[in-house]
Amino acid sequence: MPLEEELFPSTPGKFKDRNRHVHRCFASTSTIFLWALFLIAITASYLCFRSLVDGGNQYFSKHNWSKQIFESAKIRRTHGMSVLVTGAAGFVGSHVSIALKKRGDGVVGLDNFNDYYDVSLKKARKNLLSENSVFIVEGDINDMKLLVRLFEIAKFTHVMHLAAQAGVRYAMENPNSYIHSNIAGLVTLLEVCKNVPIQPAVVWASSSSVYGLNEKVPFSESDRTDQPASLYAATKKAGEEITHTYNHIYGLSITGLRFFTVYGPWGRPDMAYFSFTRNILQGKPITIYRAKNRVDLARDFTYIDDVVKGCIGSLDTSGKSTGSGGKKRGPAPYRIFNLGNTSPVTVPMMVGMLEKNLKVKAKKNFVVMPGNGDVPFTHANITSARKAFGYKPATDLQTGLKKFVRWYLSYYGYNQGKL
Ligand SMILES: O=C(O)[C@H]1O[C@H](OP(=O)(O)OP(=O)(O)OC[C@H]2O[C@@H](n3ccc(=O)[nH]c3=O)[C@H](O)[C@@H]2O)[C@H](O)[C@@H](O)[C@@H]1O
Repeated sequence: MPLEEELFPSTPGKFKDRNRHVHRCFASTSTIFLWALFLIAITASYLCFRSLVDGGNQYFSKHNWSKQIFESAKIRRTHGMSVLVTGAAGFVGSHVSIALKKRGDGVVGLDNFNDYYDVSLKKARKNLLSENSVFIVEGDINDMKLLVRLFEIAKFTHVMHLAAQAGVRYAMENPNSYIHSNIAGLVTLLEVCKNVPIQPAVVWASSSSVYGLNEKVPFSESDRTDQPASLYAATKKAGEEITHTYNHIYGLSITGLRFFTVYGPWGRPDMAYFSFTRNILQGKPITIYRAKNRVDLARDFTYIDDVVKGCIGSLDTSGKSTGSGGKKRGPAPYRIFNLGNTSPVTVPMMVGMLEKNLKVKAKKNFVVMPGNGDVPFTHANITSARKAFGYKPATDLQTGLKKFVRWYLSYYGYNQGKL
């Protein structure tokens, strides 16, 4: 075949075929190229869109988070206060937060929602707070950055510090959790409080357990507190000393409250009155500790509403911190108060009251009190708190437990026949 015929075939078909082949070849390369371009463009715009959306969400959620804190901290009454409540999803913290909010104070909660006891109860308290327009930040008192941010958003006038590792006997199981919350966390919080330009007044939860092996009754604030019987008590006592140094060096106004076995609705499931109720209703036995000589243990059980009044009275009379930005400008108040009921009741008597309210007999096992940090009795002298802010407990154990049982049955659905 002549060359030109080979190059330029006479028949259109041949030529056409070859042309089509070349064309098809060209077409498929350009199509692949176009498709690749298209895919790259799609991927790039998707990634761009995602980053915009994510960035936007972060911006909006951060913005919204700050806004919620700002709103929750707003004071809505004359001469009101703006309070950071740590441990706000806890028993005392949730009650105090609601009471402050109801009278028009600004309240922001902080809680790490740890699993020391049923987290769903803490979440339920959080919902209750949310219904009362109190916003809770989920975070730890050891998180200094977070605390600094909270103080930037809201100019807290007071800190009600209730976040802690509670429980006397659990300290033998998990000692470090007490150091983490009750010592390290406390110091982190105080560091932030002393550094801010306008220092807040700090009211915080100590414990009747600091009286330890003290035998002088009733317990007065001036009694010895250098014989703790548990690591829990030792960390609370350490807290009293630590807060004293912050008062002395930096001019922080400090009030420590020694709570005496606080009980009531929305209480702590790890405490005896609560776990006994659960066991009695489930037909399970309860263990009642006794001293060696068969002497019953006794507690100055204090109802939650009385303790809330004590907390608020303390906040109202706390006096101002004097320092600013870490520098002391003058002396500031340092106070410690017992918040008890002044009428101790033995544990078997407390169980009897539960049986009456639950209309179920408990299966009781009496055992000699193991050496687990317990003290035989507590009894508060409340003269100081009465003088300082008119503290006057008004609920006896019988009445208080009745209210607790009513709450328990309703919360756990016993009223609807659910077990
Ligand atoms: O007053 C306080 O400062 C302390 O009060 C309570 O500590 P506690 O008085 O030991 O309260 P529960 O754990 O409810 O015990 C009450 C009584 O019941 C007794 N108990 C406890 C548990 C048990 O299974 N059996 C029993 O007989 C205890 O020995 C004690 O005498 C809280 O748990 C602490 O966080 C708080 O700091």
